[in-house]
Amino acid sequence: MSILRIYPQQETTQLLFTTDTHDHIRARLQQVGVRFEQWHTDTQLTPGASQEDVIAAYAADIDRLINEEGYQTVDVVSLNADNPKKDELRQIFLSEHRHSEDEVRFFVAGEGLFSLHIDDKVYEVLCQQGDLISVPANTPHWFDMGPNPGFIAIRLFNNPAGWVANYTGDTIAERFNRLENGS
Ligand SMILES: CSCCC(=O)/C(O)=C/O
Ligand SMILES: [Fe+2]
Ligand code: NI
Repeated sequence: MSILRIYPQQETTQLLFTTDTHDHIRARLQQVGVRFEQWHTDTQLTPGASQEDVIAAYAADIDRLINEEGYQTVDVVSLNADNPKKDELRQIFLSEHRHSEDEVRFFVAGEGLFSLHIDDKVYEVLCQQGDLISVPANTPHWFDMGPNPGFIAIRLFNNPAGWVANYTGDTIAERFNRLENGS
């Protein structure tokens, strides 16, 4: 179940707002320029499906977003708990950073916790299978896949070089929630 929690940027003792209703999450995130949608497919993807098959299964929504926003490249990232580099990969996303382009991620399977530092608040968005989130360029944010990651995500980029993070150096992420998915 997707969840939105909003806190003051200082701490998590005061929960300003929370909802687990897609429509309410979408409406609240839209107020701060973040796109949140649910995508569907009639294709039955098999475990281990190729990147091409995964992208083809969601071609209609991918093409719609490319037409609307002009993204140049699409890829698929898949991470699971038996990845020997899972701790190293987790850390890459766990510090507050920005991208010079939108961060557009669709969860084909599994889940991930995005934390968006917008104005004087932090928006924690637990995205799950079927959720699309698009964070505007230069929005400070971090992402937690948890100690036992399990997700397949389609990523859309403007920059053909793909993923580039500009870390802010702020330790704010240490004050907020993590994705608790195991030991
Ligand atoms: C869900 S894809 C991995 C997360 C990512 O690409 C990113 O930039 C998180 O901030
Ligand atoms: Fe990011
Ligand atoms: Ni949900």
